[in-house]
Amino acid sequence: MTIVIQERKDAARRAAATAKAGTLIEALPWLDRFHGETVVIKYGGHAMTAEELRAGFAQDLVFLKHAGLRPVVVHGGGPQVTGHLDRLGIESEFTAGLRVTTEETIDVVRMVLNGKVNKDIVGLINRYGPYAVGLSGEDANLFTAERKLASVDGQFVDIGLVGEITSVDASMIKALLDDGRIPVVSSLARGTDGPVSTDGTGGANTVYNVNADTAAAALAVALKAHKLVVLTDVEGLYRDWPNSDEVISQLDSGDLAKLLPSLSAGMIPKMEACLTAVTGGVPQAHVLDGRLSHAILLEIFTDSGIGTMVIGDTP
Ligand SMILES: Nc1ncnc2c1ncn2[C@@H]1O[C@H](COP(=O)(O)OP(=O)(O)O)[C@@H](O)[C@H]1O
Ligand SMILES: CC(=O)N[C@@H](CCC(=O)OP(=O)(O)O)C(=O)O
Repeated sequence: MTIVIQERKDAARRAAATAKAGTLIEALPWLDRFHGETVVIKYGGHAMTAEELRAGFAQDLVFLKHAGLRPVVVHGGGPQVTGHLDRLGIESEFTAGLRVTTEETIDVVRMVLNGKVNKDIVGLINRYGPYAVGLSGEDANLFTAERKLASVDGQFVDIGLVGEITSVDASMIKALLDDGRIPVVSSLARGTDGPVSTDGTGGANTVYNVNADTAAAALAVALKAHKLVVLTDVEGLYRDWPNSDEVISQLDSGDLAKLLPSLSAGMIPKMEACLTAVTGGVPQAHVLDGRLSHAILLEIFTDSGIGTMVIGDTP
């Protein structure tokens, strides 16, 4: 037999150990509450930068899976697409927070999101267990879209191959979840329009670039998820951005609908996504700071939560 001897713990170390147990106990009602529930997590390009945070994100997802939740990732990668376009000497242009997408741009968007960002996230999660399966929103007709026009000062503006999701076939995602996998989905969609070859043997439909916040909301509604969690690079929705850093911690869909016209840039699709989710039956939508280590666990398993939470209309 081997006898293992440990030094006697001092009071501070005993207190730290008790605090750790306290954190686990605080999670207990939430573990019970969310067991079996689907959570759709939007992982934004700006939240993907620091390696340590990326590892924390992957650990959080595997933790959720082991805790009995059904996590699904929908990822962006806008900054990564912009970086690649820059290297190719192609300028990026955004209208109302959406990338103006030409025939040339869509190829780069597909290459970067499906080929690089998706596989990087899959690899990251699978360091902690063989769970992540990467998909394009084009696969198995997950997202079908039509051309979206951007609204600028009450006018509709053509922004190219940007898609508005018209239907979601989530059967493959459900099958993967039932099999204990973590689906990782890019925000591309197949159109029902586009060229079909004259001999009837082939021809692909148009592929659309969909904002990843929008795609995540559509999937959360289709899966009847319990939560949509949007990870980004700010603490939440600032009341008076960029003049103040006062974060709105909770608002209902009515308040949000009134606020939407005053929002700018990247926050527009994010808050529209939260509104789509809660009006579509998802009980809670959150915008969280992906720069905060283990932000997902802190939101789901602690009493106070973090970031901005949007709920359905309150009387
Ligand atoms: N009211 C607001 N509150 C917080 N951020 C805002 C607000 N309005 C605009 N923003 C901007 O939106 C950005 C987040 O959107 P985006 O850059 O598209 O992020 P992501 O890549 O995570 O999708 C923030 O970094 C901030 O610059
Ligand atoms: C139409 C549109 O704007 N599509 C986005 C898709 C990626 C995305 O949404 O990435 P983030 O979540 O990191 O911003 C784009 O091309 O940048």
